Amino acid sequence: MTELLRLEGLTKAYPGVVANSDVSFAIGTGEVHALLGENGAGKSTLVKMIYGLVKPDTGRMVLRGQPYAPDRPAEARRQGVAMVFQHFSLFEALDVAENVALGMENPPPMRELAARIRAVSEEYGLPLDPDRMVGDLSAGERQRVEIVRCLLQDPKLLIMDEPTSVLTPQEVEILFRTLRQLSAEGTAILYISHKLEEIRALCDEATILRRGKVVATCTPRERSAREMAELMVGAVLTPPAKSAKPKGEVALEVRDLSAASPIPFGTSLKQVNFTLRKGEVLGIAGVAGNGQDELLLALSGELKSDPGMVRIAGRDMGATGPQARRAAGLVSAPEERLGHAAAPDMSLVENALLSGALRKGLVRNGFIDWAATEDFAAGIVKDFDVRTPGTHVAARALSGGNLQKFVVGRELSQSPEVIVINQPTWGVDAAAAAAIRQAILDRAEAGAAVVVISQDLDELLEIADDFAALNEGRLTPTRPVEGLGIEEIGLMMGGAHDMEVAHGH
Ligand SMILES: Nc1ncnc2c1ncn2[C@@H]1O[C@H](COP(=O)(O)OP(=O)(O)OP(=O)(O)O)[C@@H](O)[C@H]1O
Repeated sequence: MTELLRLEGLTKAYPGVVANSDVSFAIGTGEVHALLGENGAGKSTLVKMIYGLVKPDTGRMVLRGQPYAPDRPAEARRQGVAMVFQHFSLFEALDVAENVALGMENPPPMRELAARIRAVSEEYGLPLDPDRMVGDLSAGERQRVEIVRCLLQDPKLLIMDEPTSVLTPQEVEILFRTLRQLSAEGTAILYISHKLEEIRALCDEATILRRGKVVATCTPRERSAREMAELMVGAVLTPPAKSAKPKGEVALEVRDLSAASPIPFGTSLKQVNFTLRKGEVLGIAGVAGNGQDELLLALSGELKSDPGMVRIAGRDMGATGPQARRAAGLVSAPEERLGHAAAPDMSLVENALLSGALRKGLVRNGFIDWAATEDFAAGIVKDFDVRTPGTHVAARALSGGNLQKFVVGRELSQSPEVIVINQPTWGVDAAAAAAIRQAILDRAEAGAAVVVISQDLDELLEIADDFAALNEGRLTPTRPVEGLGIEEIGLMMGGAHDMEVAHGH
């Protein structure tokens, strides 16, 4: 394989942390190369240097035999390097073609662009209609908009940052076929993911980072997921253990919960029913955008419902707001960590105060007890292994996975009676994900009732006692996880989005 890109001794330091230290490796033409590492290992920083968003302190890059030092993404794109981000930068009120045009330097006339989008989406098996509003698209379809935008520039290297975290299993299949096709045509792919089984299925080579340094390289097909996880963390992992304790009295009762979505292009909840006992974990699956965010808001009290719809420990809390529900023992962690779960510009201490004030008694007689708040924040950082230079850094300076550990840890550390959590291990590495799942199970063991909303089916099957699926705002009846087959799960989730597979016709 001829070499496409070579990195030589790339180093990038931030105050208090060396994000990349002397990183060297090469990517061949058409190679699918995985970049692996724990949260905060430096993966995002590295790809940002390749994409011209971050300038290395030292080191150099060579692209097709020539020195390569992009000073901005437009320059990287000009030289054939494209990137699909974890968070999409799309405008919901514009259609697909208009969104694609916005990302192009010299967009052709709309009619021609629409035709090119159709051609590329057909050629690469990515079903996408250029005339549809982005606001009406599923997460998977939005991702296709970004990918098609990249493909229109005919990239030689395509960087993908955790592309499958928003996808259904069927959408992952579609994406992988596209990536394999691109690779066969000579486009190299640099692929960041925490999902090791996917990496084994897709990638030719892997480079593993730990605390900013390359610690290993391997051929993923020749390694087990467990071996790769252990290379990442440098330790042996233990899977979470579920207890078989009998469940207690009813802790959360949801009756005919209906509520209009407060989110533009959101999904309203329609007559959701379930009952949850102390110590029980209910796993809620579903394709993204089927009411998951709304359910979390309606349970946390941020989205008001009617009296009688939500009972916590037998008390009707249906019409109460978040503070009253928190006082009654319900804590929640939404999916979106920056902005919703955490205020980006505030420090970890301040963010700890925002959610912990009430249940941890951090405000007394109208005064904030800063010493106690600091202890609370420091305790979360320690117990949940949050990698950060300190508790006074702003939330936005943490890597995605470390902020996730902080947000989840903050909620679980408030002696909750009821926990509602959306995508608890989103963007979190294998070791930390196992630790978070274990922490959830420990709280259940201590008597908390837990609602886990997740798109990760393996996660739900691992920790939940009962299972239900959201489908256009409706919840299926709950079923015990034990004895539940994958086909049944598919049927429960089914019908939400018509996943047409465009390949092979
Ligand atoms: N703009 C920044 N300012 C300060 N520190 C930063 C900045 N960007 C990254 N860091 C730090 O650099 C280190 C590497 O972060 P990076 O985001 O590259 O990790 P990552 O491997 O992508 O993690 P994750 O899997 O959690 O997304 C972390 O310790 C992070 O806190």
